[in-house]
This record gives sequence, structure tokens and C-alpha cells, in this order.
Amino acid sequence: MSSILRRCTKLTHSGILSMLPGSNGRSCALQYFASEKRYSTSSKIKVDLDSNTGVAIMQFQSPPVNSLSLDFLTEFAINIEKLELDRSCRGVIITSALPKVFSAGLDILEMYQKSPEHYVEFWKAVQEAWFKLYGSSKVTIAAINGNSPAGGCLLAMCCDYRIMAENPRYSIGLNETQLGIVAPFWFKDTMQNVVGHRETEKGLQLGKLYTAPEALKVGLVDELVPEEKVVSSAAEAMSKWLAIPDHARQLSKSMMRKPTIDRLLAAREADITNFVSFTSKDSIQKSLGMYMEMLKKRRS
Ligand SMILES: CC/C=C\CCC/C=C/C(=O)SCCNC(=O)CCNC(=O)[C@H](O)C(C)(C)COP(=O)(O)OP(=O)(O)OC[C@H]1O[C@@H](n2cnc3c(N)ncnc32)[C@H](O)[C@@H]1OP(=O)(O)O
Repeated sequence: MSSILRRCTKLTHSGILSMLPGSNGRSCALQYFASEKRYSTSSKIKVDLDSNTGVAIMQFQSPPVNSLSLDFLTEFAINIEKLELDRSCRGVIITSALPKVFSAGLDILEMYQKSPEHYVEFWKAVQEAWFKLYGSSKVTIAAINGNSPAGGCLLAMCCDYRIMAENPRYSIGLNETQLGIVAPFWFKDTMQNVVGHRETEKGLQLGKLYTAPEALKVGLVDELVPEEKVVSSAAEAMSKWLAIPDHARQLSKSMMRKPTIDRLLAAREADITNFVSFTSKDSIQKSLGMYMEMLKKRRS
């Protein structure tokens, strides 16, 4: 068992670190909290770094669905950057503190009936979050404990390893076409790097949301585990990844990801211009409006 697991912790949906049953629960608790460092006290994302293991747990806690608003993305990028610069941190587990949802993806309201200036600011934040996570030198593991459409799937795909709750009601994928919008090339590249060309072609055109078992089958996630074990399994996987010397693993990661990162770096401004003109179209605004209505109707 990993040293992380030996710390006898588990995460509950309430986001509270609680104890696994053990013979010496009290001393385990003391040991855990003695080494835990709170990174972020912000409302949307909570980060705890265990200084003994070097593993940070980042929990999304932005109700109702952890949608990726401008504020959320800004906070996310700052947190990832802070961990990147912290030499005591070697790995990050990303998960949700909310029930049933990892992240609902980009906040549609940020793309609906706003000014071009707002779209520029928002899209820069999306790009920045991607650069920070996809380019992170740390081991990153997504503990996907709920639905993860579109931007939520993108964040998970940026990680080195993905563990998903085996609940067949949960789904993950780039479903943009279902909203009448198009995933940009770097969303596509990220997916292609995970599942290959053919599956990405099908997944993108159909806007496919893969159920957890389907996601495992196509390699969109690496493991399915019972929901209550998603974070502890991520900790277990983390200890395997951390057994590799950092410098060798980091160079290998960079070698694999650099061409994809360079591609967006070279087209950053054009990508923003493209997003703004695409999003500002009446037809796209209409599609987004209808999609939001559909979400509301489904609820009532
Ligand atoms: C050139 C390039 C151009 C464009 C590229 C843009 C790329 C876009 C990427 C994206 O990420 S777009 C977002 C795609 N996301 C989705 O399609 C998810 C939609 N949401 C859902 O399917 C569900 O909400 C759920 C995540 C499965 C959770 O379901 P649940 O039943 O738990 O919640 P409910 O549906 O009732 O939602 C609660 C509440 O939240 C609002 N909501 C949901 N998702 C979003 C979102 N992505 N953005 C903003 N708001 C969202 C939903 O409307 C409800 O609001 P209400 O309480 O006011 O009714």
C-alpha cells in the first residue's frame, strides 16, 4: 500500500478528510493533519498538500456543477502554478467535492450574451488553465467521481492518469457538437493523444459522452473503481508514478506533450480571435440559448 494510503485518509463527498477504519485511527489522524498544508482557502477550489508524501489533493467545490467560469479557471490556473513552483509537491490529485459531478465543463453563461471583450478574457483563461495543467511537470491524476462533459473531460484528459467511478450513469467526453459548437483543435489534440485518431474522430463528430464502462473500453480513462474508492485508488496509483525518478519522468512527459503545447503557443492569438468571432455569431448564441433552456427543462 502506498504511503499516502498508510496515512489512513479518504475523501468524502462533503470534502472532509475522514478516517478509514484502522487499528490506530487517532494516531493516524494526528499524523495526517500534522503533515497537511492548506494551500487554498478560496470558495471554488480547495487544495491540501501533504508535505510527507508531496501529494496535493485539489477538490473542486463550486456548486451546483463545478462549471468552469472565468473565476474558477483563474483560480485553477493560480493553484496549479503555485503547486508547480513548490518543490515539495510531486503530484496532484484532482477531484470533486460535489456529488455526481466532476465538472460540467466550461460555464456556458460565460459564452452567452456577453461582450467580445469578455469572450477574449474568458478564452485566455481557458487556454491558461490548459497550458498550466497539460504542461505541469508534476504527476497529475484525475479522480473522476461524477459526470465530466466537455471542458471537464478536457481537464481530466490533461492529467497523466484517470480513475473514474464505475457508475454507468456517469459519462465523460467532448460533447461540444451536441451544443452546436465545435471543440477547438487543442481539445481535439488532447483527446487524440489519449485515445487515438479514429476514436477522437467519432467522439468529436458525435459529441459522444462515453459512459464510464465505454470510457474504459476506449482508453479515455485508465481504471474504474467503486465510487468511494476513487480518491484512495488515485493515491495508490500516485505512489506508483512517484516511484519513478522525477527528472526522467518529467523529461519523458515533456517530450510527449511539447509538440501539442507548441501548437497552441504558436496559434494562441488566432485561437482567441476564432473563439470570439465564432461565439459572437447569432446562430451560435441561439444554439447556446437553446441548450441552456434544454438543461432547465430537463431539470423541471
Ligand atoms: C471555436 C471554439 C468555440 C467554442 C468552443 C467551446 C468549447 C466548450 C466547451 C464546454 O465545456 S461547453 C459546456 C458543455 N457542458 C455540458 O454540456 C454539460 C451540461 N450540463 C449537464 O449535462 C448537467 O448539468 C450535468 C453536468 C450532467 C449535471 O447534471 P445535474 O442533473 O446534476 O445538474 P443540472 O443539469 O440540473 O444543472 C444544475 C444547474 O447547473 C446549470 N449548468 C449545468 N451545466 C452548466 C454549464 N456547463 N454551464 C453553466 N451552467 C450549467 C444548469 O443549467 C442548472 O442551472 P439551474 O439550476 O439554473 O437550472
